[in-house]
Amino acid sequence: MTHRLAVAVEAPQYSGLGGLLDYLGGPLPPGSLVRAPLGRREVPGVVWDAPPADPAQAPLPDEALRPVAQVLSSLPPLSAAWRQLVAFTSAYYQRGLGEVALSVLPPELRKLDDEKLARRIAKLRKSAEKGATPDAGTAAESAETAKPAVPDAGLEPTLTEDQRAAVEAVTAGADSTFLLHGVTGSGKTEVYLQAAAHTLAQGRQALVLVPEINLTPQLEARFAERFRGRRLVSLHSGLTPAQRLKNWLLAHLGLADLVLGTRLAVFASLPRLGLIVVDEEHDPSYKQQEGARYSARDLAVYRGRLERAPVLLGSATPSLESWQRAQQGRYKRLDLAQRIGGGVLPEVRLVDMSLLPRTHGVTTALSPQLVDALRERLALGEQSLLFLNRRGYAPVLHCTECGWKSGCPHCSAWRVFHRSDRTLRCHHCGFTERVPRACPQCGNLDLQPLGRGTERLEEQIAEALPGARVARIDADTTRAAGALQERLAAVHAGEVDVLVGTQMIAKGHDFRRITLVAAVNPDSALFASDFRAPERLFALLMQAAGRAGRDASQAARSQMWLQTWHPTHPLYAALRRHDFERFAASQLAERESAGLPPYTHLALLRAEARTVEAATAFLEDAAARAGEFTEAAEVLIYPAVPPPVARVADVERMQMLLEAASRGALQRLLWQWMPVLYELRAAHKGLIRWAVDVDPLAI
Ligand SMILES: Nc1ncnc2c1ncn2[C@@H]1O[C@H](COP(=O)(O)OP(=O)(O)OP(=O)(O)O)[C@@H](O)[C@H]1O
Ligand SMILES: [Zn+2]
Repeated sequence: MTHRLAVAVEAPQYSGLGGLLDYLGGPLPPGSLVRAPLGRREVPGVVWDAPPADPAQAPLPDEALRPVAQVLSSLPPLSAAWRQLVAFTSAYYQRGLGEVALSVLPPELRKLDDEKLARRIAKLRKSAEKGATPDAGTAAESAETAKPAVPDAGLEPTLTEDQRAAVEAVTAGADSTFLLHGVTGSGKTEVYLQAAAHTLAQGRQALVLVPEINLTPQLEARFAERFRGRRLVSLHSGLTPAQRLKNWLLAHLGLADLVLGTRLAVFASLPRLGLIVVDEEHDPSYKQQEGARYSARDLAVYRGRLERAPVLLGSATPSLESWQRAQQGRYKRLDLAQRIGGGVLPEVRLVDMSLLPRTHGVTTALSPQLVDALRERLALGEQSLLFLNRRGYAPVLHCTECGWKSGCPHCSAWRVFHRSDRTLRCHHCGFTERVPRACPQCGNLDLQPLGRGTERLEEQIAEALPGARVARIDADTTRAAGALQERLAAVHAGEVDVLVGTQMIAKGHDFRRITLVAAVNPDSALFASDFRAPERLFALLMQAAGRAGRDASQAARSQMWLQTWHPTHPLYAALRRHDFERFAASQLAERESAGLPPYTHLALLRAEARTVEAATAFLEDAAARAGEFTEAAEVLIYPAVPPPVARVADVERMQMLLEAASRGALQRLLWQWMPVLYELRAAHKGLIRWAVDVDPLAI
């Protein structure tokens, strides 16, 4: 009973890899789940590999150690590969080992005692034996009735030459990373399906990551249909805790063949992992924005190498990071240059908004040309999609008399006017009030909306096209459970003529009847300060364009409209030619000359405090202390600056950028810096929060 166990416990404070604490307990294999006393509390922990003895530090005598409180012995230990993935994440993203380990396990695990867990596991194994497809609380349910006797019975289309080459490359290359660059509608998903079929046929498990599971019920349905009789589970934050535990267990026990999930699923425990697919690999939602700020795409690549499983990154507009790696030969590039059925990509049309007559100073209106085009589609019985990345009625309400604007008292942002419930809502802190009757400043009764959001666009379309069936899809109309699926189904069924929405509708959906897509006001992102803004805008517009003409018979007539004040902008020129390669080349050249990723490596130190001064003081002290390390010579530390929205919910935010030509130098500096930051934090009482963000998405 006096074995020493190194346990990664969930400790809130920084512990690094040294976050392992010693306990006493029976001999337990690494990867076992336990509960251990920490101070006066009992916390969950994972038994870890014993670290090498530190000659500088005498080990604590056994008498000083406490025994673990509980062992969840019915759970098979988490594998060495899983532990290494967690250890890498902890080290690379500078978070505590135990914190990372416990945050990626289903929360429900910590509530169960061993007895209850044993019962759950026995039940899952038993129903698996009987061959029942477990109800995963997902589209997989539709596959439940199928008997497992005929595995993989979904109908497979004959692959195109390019698709076949891609599937062959992936199934032949044991532990390579592939970048599948396929234009929209070129059949990337079919490549995923057949690569996964190959993996399953070998008795291994496939992991498929998608950026937003709620937006991709179609993908889930396609997998469920193709793999009838196989066990498909999903893992994402929309599951109930019980479902998440169950699905996680099915994967961990090796009972699930396919795991489909969002970024957190990259940590799924998969004893027979044989393939990782990352769909829309460029999507920003693969980056976690709190806690350990990991990139699930980057971890997928790491994990693939670690477990000798091929990794398939797919996109019509790959991230410049992945694109550069493919050019360097570190990833193998696979191309699907044609749309299925040989359909062409939509013709891109630019409407020069500066040529429109200005009425009442209104600028972001719908151009008459676009309204005519919509009317035409309506007459033909075809669908159109209008896309505007702004929900609500108008981004600001203002007073025509004194110029008052609907600012948020708690944030450096405007409050958005929502007309349906007549509220002013802050999209940053949530602060909501009824629209005032009169201007709070001068009493004027004439308050006017400025600019437009999807709500107003919907209204305007309905006025311009009487009789048209208009549907809106954005975060506001899809809050209720099932609302999104319902609306999407209506679009697919042809019950909608014009679909209005935010980027939620621009991505991924395999719409078959849309022949016109319009970006109403894409310019706002053109001149955003973030260096990734053009890359993101290009990807979004390509994605949106890809929703049109997906049925080859209609492809030739399909169009993508852009209303812009900058019709000669090179980004739009590249978009007109659907020329990702040239766009990527010019962006990479710019990044190289500006010393930006992927040519340099970045980290951000963020600080939050009640006052700008307090946040800045912490960052400045931190910068001064970083100068103590030799690596500092290789790392450029910029002055502290506020992020675009500096104040949120009465908290001031400041950030400081670190830049290095060498990833290693940046990592070594961060490693030495972290303990100093913890120390400094204690000295800066005014500080509310701080965090390090490695490879930040936006700066
Ligand atoms: N080889 C094939 N033969 C016939 N139909 C196919 C083939 N491959 C794919 N399809 C069909 O073509 C359509 C487009 O394919 P898919 O959705 O896989 O494209 P994608 O590249 O993933 O699209 P996007 O990136 O735009 O979401 C789908 O309806 C799919 O069923
Ligand atoms: Zn606010």
